[in-house]
Amino acid sequence: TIYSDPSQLSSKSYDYIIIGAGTAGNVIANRLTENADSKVLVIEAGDVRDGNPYLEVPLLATQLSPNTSYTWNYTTVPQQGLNNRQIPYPRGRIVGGTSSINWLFWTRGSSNDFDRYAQVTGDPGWSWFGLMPYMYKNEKLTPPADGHNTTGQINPALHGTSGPLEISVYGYANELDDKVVQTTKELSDEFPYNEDQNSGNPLGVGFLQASIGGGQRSCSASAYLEPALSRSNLDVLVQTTVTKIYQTGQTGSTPIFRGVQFAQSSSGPHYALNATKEVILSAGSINTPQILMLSGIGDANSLQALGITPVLDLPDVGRNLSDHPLLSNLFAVNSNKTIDTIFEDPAVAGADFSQWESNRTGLFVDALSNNVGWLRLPSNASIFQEVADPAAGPLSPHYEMIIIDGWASIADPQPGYGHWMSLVTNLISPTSRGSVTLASSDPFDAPHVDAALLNSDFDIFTMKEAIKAARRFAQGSAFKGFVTSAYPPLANATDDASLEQYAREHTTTVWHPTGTTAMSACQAGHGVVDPDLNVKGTIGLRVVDAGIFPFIPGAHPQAPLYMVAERAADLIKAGTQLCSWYDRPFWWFPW
Ligand SMILES: Cc1cc2nc3c(=O)[nH]c(=O)nc-3n(C[C@H](O)[C@H](O)[C@H](O)COP(=O)(O)OP(=O)(O)OC[C@H]3O[C@@H](n4cnc5c(N)ncnc54)[C@H](O)[C@@H]3O)c2cc1C
Repeated sequence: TIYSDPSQLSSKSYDYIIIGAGTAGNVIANRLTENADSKVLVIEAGDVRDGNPYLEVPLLATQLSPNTSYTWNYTTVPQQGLNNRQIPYPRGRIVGGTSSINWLFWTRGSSNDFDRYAQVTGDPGWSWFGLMPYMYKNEKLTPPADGHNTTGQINPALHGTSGPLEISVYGYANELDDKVVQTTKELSDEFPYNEDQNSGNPLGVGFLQASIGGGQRSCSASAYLEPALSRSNLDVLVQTTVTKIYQTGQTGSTPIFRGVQFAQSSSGPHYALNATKEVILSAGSINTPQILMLSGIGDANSLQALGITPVLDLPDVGRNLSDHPLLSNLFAVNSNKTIDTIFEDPAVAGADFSQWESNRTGLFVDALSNNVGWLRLPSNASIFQEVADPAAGPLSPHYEMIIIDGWASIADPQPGYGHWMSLVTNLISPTSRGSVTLASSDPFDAPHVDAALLNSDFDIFTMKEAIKAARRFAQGSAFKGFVTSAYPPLANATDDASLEQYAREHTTTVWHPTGTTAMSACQAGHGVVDPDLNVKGTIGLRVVDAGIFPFIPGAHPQAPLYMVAERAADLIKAGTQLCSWYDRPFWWFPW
């Protein structure tokens, strides 16, 4: 049942309280309520999905943020690496969380990414092999909206067919598809074709998979939460903000945190409920550390300075934020078929939208792009003389190139004329680390977000190399006569200094903050959660959201997060406490 008034909740006693009906939170809510004996409450600051078609139409995803009623409208602190520009930093604030407003890219990352998680946590369950059952459990591979033959564009054997989350390849062919494939043949050393980038080896150029089924968005609301709402053991409280977690007891010297405080406004009544089993924080990589710090869990000195009484000194809360900087490289093209048509001509947009409404076909059925490349610097790149390779391994990319049949830029508005191709380069293995910190002790104040975009030598070096690679790609013979010129800021970036200036002036982000509540090994002196995702040094409190990745996945993070959440649900159901073994005295006995 959905409630929007805390005083109306059907029960005062829940086994589990989940904070945030977002991407990960809804997976946990669905899986825990499969057991009819588990009573679950989900508390969500945003509202239910209101039927606005923008929430369903894949191509319109870019219109859902920033600065809409569906998002937390944050802005970064001035970004040193971007000439001190401040960048909009939206997160989903709606049932489904960021999965309800994101751009639908479905990319798992490389097996090396996950094997590194297993290595740093000491838990083989986080390896590629360990998570494989959950990849299948989560996915439902569906035919594309136009029903075309997908042979050679995706390998069905690598995908689930009966999970909740629908995925597919493009459902509307565009003029770039053939040119891209031709370029992978012509420039195969640098841009080899990859039939399925979700095999564990994403490297090369291939057809994008997206969280789309039947021509519309599939998200954690449609796939996981809404289908479970008929269960009598699931309550969802919307329009309600969790303001803090509080201690409800202790076992030995370990505090138990099963209390949750919440309110609908800073001046309105505050409510409190205790979970009988666990509280699960799934408020996302910005708000989960915010809630922990508001609760006195974080760096004790910083909390004290804000007048918050420290309850548990856990300095890494909010630190280690990793994100993927994004740069749109724009080229004028000789075409009248790009998606620019719909943004320039309302009549065309109207006709395409009607087609989508009537039978879920046409231009509106796809995410922005049909083709994506995941690429590495050459192993003899000069930067490796100064910096160890930050990628998780030889299968993990350093940068991504998203190929778009039209103008797609966050930094530069569409000029209102012409037809364009965007080669969007994203830095995938950044070494910069940012943070989330509290602005004040008021839970309704936005936290400070430092995304640390292009803040290191490696990051700027790699972004410059990615731009050069995009230029080489656009010079493939398939684009002769099609690409007419580069947009001036790119065209004018001719030497190293002007390339750097161009990157710093035009880079923004693809909004993949991770790592702010990082997972680490049981006995590690750093990190925020243990390999079972319990907040270190507590009982009754876990985190399941994008904050737990100790290193940013070499991918758009939703697919990795769904796998993590599916496994986390099993850990919670089983009550697994791997680290408690370390606390047993005999573990240390030198036998
Ligand atoms: C514009 C944009 C486009 C993106 N595109 C892609 C993409 O194409 N592919 C991809 O893989 N990734 C994409 N991402 C990233 C990806 O969607 C996120 O990493 C992922 O969805 C995060 O999931 P989460 O569970 O950590 O948090 P969320 O899904 O954000 O869930 C957190 C939930 O908690 C709620 N909440 C927060 N604070 C409180 C509180 N105090 N009380 C109650 N509720 C609270 C929020 O309202 C939200 O519903 C995109 C992100 C953005 C912003």
